[in-house]
Amino acid sequence: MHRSIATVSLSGTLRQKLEAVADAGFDGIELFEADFINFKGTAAELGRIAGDLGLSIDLYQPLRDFEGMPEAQFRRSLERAERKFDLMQAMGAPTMLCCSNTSPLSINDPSLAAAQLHELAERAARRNLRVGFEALAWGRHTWLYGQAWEIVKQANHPHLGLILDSFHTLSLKDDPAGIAAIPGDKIFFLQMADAPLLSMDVLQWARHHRSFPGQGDFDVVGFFEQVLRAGYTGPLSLEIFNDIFRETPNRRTAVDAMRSLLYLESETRQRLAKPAVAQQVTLFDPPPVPALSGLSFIEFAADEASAATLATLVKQLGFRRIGRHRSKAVTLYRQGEINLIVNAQPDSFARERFEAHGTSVCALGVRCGDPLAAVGRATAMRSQRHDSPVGPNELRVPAIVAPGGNLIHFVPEALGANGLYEADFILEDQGAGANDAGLQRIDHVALGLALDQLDTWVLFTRAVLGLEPGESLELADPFGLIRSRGVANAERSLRLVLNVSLSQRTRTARTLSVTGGGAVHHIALSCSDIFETAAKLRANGTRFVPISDNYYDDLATRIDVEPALLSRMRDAGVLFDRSPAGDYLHIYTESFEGGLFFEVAQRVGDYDAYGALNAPARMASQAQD
Ligand SMILES: O=C(O)c1ccc(O)c(O)c1
Ligand SMILES: [Mg+2]
Repeated sequence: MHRSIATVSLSGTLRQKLEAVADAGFDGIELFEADFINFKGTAAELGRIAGDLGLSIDLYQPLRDFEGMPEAQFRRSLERAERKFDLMQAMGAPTMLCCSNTSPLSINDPSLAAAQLHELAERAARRNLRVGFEALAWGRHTWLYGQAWEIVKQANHPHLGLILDSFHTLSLKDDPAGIAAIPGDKIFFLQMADAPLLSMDVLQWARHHRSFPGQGDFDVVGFFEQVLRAGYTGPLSLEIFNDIFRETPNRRTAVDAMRSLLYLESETRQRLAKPAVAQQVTLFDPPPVPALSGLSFIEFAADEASAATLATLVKQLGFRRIGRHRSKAVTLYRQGEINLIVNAQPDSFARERFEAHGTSVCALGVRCGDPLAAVGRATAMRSQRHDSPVGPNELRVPAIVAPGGNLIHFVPEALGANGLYEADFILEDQGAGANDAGLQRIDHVALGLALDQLDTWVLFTRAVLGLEPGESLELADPFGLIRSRGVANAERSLRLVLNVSLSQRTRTARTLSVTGGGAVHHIALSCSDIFETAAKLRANGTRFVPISDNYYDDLATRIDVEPALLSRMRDAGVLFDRSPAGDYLHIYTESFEGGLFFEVAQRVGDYDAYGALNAPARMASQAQD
């Protein structure tokens, strides 16, 4: 497909935007008029700059408040359109977007709208240009694609067609199924946008909260499917009005944008394969999402001093040192199936991360049936592969760079529990240590993200790792709000929690300002009896965040917990959540350097969330310390 993006979707000057989207592999742009009006240069110069970058200018937009106007306004608008046609010819843009009228002067008469659009198309035809008519969700008399299509049909001019924008259709919950019946060659342009489900004024929603396909809640795949069923073969473009993207570095936005189109194409391709549709366009076909089965290891970046602090901490958490690396200052700790690696090797990737972010998680190891296929999927979806230097007799497990710069290693399932570690480490006694507290697996890893990293992570985890996002929740810290969203694979063996602070003053925000964002904020480890495990951890010297008595009084009023269980939880400081599927019991350790802390969790039944509603109890307690 010819992949395009509206200039309004990115930050920067027009030239910077063009360079970023060209480098991300786009074929063309939609030129948003304001970007041109403020551009220092002529239309012809802009056309040359775009051409030199390998970009076509696919659309000039928008012409507003045009159709269905009283004669005097209509004549003036035609003149305005002629001046814009001059520009389009000079820059080489073939199509103009005319969006449905929002003016109180406009007349509710589809025949008048059709006649005036016919005249506009006739003017465009004289210059061999085309006009596309788009229904804005807040248009005064035309707000549905079906209404716009009736007008285009009635106007009946070869240089007038329809422009579709998924936002307008999906935000109004209009059914896109009717699109398939529109002749594909009468659809002149396709704009795709996703968005989170919000209940707010549709214009505000459209102008501030759109996101790339795969970042929001709309069925963008179902929409694109209908457009392809219509036989559309034109550009696939992104038109994203988003306040955060307006300030996010545009190189990152451009890569996210490209990833979102590749994801949209590949998902839609699969949808079309079911009742097979003769494909008139080539849709991106990456390797399938990898089958992932949980986290094998978490690697910390440290120096000598913080490696010693970490050693004490993880021993208190019941871990035993079971190996030293064959050639590097790297130590392996284990408990149950959990491997923690502390990497204090100078001149290494880990040391670079330590220098930049302090003691922090620098890599995750994900178990995977076919690591090379997983890396193939990731690079197809525009993630970078990372190859670290390997010493003699060491294994190289393929890795990719996650947003923010940490690594994700794909650990071959076939290596079993010890294969990877036997190759790289001199293993010592592997039995459970005397301080073993019954921690079994890595339940989830929670990341603290800067506000502009959340959408990037949602798309990365979906498109690259095949994870599904859960509910988006807002949680109160004493100093501001946190937005939290879990992402997990279908089997729920791999879970991440994405947290962003909506305020500058929360604990998460302060951690971010130390670590630069995108850092692991806590690590949740699972056990089968939280009371036994917590008692053991306390005996080992682990300190937990204390929970107010008021929490338990309230809990008893909210949930019908057995009194004996309630009093055990109160005594142990264990938090509780119940869903119809099961229960979640959890407790948080005090944090150490850089703000990182651990959570101990016990899932009962098929509980599928993260106890997020208890996070305010933790955050308030941490604040009162
Ligand atoms: O918000 C707007 O004005 C606007 C303009 C052009 C579009 O294509 C659109 O979807 C919205
Ligand atoms: Mg649009």
